[in-house]
Amino acid sequence: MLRAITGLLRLSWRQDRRKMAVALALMAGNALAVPAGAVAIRQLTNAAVAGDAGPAAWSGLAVAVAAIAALTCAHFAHIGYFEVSELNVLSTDEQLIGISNGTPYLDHHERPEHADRMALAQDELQRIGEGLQALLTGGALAVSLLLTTVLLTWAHPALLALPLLAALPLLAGRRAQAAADAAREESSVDTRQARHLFELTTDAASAKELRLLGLVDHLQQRYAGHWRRASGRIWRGELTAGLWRAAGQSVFALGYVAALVLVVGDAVRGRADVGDVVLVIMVASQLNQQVAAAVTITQQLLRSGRSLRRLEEVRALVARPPDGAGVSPPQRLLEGIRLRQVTFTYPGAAGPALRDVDLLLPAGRTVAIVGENGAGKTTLVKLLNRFYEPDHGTILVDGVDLRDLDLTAWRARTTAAFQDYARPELTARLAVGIGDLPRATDDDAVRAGLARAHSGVAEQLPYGLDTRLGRSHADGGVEASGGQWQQLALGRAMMRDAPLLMVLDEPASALDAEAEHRLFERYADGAARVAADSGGVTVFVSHRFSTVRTADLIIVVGDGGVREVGTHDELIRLDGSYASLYGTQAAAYRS
Ligand SMILES: Nc1ncnc2c1ncn2[C@@H]1O[C@H](COP(=O)(O)OP(=O)(O)OP(=O)(O)O)[C@@H](O)[C@H]1O
Repeated sequence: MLRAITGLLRLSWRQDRRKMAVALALMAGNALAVPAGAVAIRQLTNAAVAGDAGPAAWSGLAVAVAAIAALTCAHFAHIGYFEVSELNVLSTDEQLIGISNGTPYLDHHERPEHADRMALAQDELQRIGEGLQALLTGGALAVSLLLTTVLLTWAHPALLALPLLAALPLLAGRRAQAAADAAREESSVDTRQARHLFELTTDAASAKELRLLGLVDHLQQRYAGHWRRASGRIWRGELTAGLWRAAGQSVFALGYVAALVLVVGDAVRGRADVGDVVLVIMVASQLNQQVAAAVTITQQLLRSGRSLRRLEEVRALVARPPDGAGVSPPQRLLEGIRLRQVTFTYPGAAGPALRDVDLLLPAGRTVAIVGENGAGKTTLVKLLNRFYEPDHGTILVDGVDLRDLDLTAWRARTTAAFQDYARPELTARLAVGIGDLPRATDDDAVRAGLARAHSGVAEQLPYGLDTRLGRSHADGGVEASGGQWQQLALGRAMMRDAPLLMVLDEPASALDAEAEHRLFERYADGAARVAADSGGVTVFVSHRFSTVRTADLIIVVGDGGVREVGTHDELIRLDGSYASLYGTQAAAYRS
């Protein structure tokens, strides 16, 4: 709790000190106004009972001032801290983006339990905005509670017990929150599955397949099943939480009744006046409301504190690369990229995805990687891009260990188009241009990138490079087709001049076979020119053998290892798995 308070205060203070100081002062005014109003009402009652018009009028005025202060201070404070709250959301969102992208690795996205934590952090950080309001209202409440305690003790010393009883609903509230949180954590797997099924069944990309395969009812049932299980667990957690809260409030309610009996008894025996009875009725009932508000506010504060902790959890699980030697990548590749005894296991996986891989990707060559689904092709290119580190073995770039290369400099000399390419909803110009950020708005560079990708997409789009892509634009953008998005991704990959490594991981899966073939033929010419300048290696993954056969070197991956390496002609002569896969596909085209 203390960490939540200090964390939030530090965060908010950093955003805007002046607004925070004003909000704190106004909330202090609000905190004083409430008990001051109760004292003024006591005076007013006694003056009215005694028939003293003058003091009664002054007390009445004091009551009015206190009531106005109680209402307006909180209102104006809200205007002050509202903007700070919004800035808090912005700042924590920015921190999460920074954390998520502050690692060169991918396992916080791909490892299910880490992905869960990321999703929880994303969800919960949305609520950080309520934290500051809870903190300031809670602070004002604490001051009010203290003054209320003083007033009650002054009316009758035994009434000191009443605020102490107020601690019980707070303790019960903590137990309640713990029960609700545990239920939410337990249901996170079902919630994740349900969310995925919801996206799948409402996503435009899957709509066609779902209809054709008649999957909608089946998926809906699965969705409902996961949702029922998740909400059942959450409901049971909320029920336990509700019982804890009710128990805490009931104990306090009994104390409240006892306090009234005590002070009314004193008044009957002449030991207290009417004003005291009115004062106790007022402040004790305020205490009741204050305790109820304190319970809610404590929960909000705990939630906000937990959101901040989530940020730290995510920060802790995002892996940092060990400090490398920071060697600059070579200007020009002479030998190429060599994998020596490389073994790699995905975090949490039962066995290695690649085992003892020995390979040379020669400088200036195009290398095709083929193999069945799940053979390890994408894993290989992820290792080349250093999205993961091998468990054993080394990857050498012209003899220098990839781990010793300056990662930013290495990334600046690589480029890639992946099968799950990004779809940035920008203008077509920027969607391509960000492949080389300094030239992102340079139309000549963008058109050259698209030309290298053999793409006429700019001519197909209604406003050419100015076309706004996707649906997130105010004036309604243009939804590009799957193939168009892929061509834009390819154009983006072709923006960088003289890369040392270009990875094309099934970059043409949405193109027809003819278009893919033309793309690679044309690309091969360009690659040869680039290779002459930089000695860059082009690695492409494809299931289309008409494309694969054009590569200078073909690597057949299977069972987590390299099965065959050679040119098309060599591998056909070898008559191994490549020849058999090639033969099957060629026969399918002939038939
Ligand atoms: N993030 C991951 N976590 C755990 N295992 C993974 C992960 N990604 C891939 N794998 C596993 O590693 C193996 C190799 O996967 P990879 O994606 O490299 O195959 P691929 O040859 O590219 O397949 P495809 O042709 O289907 O794209 C598979 O068994 C796959 O299930």
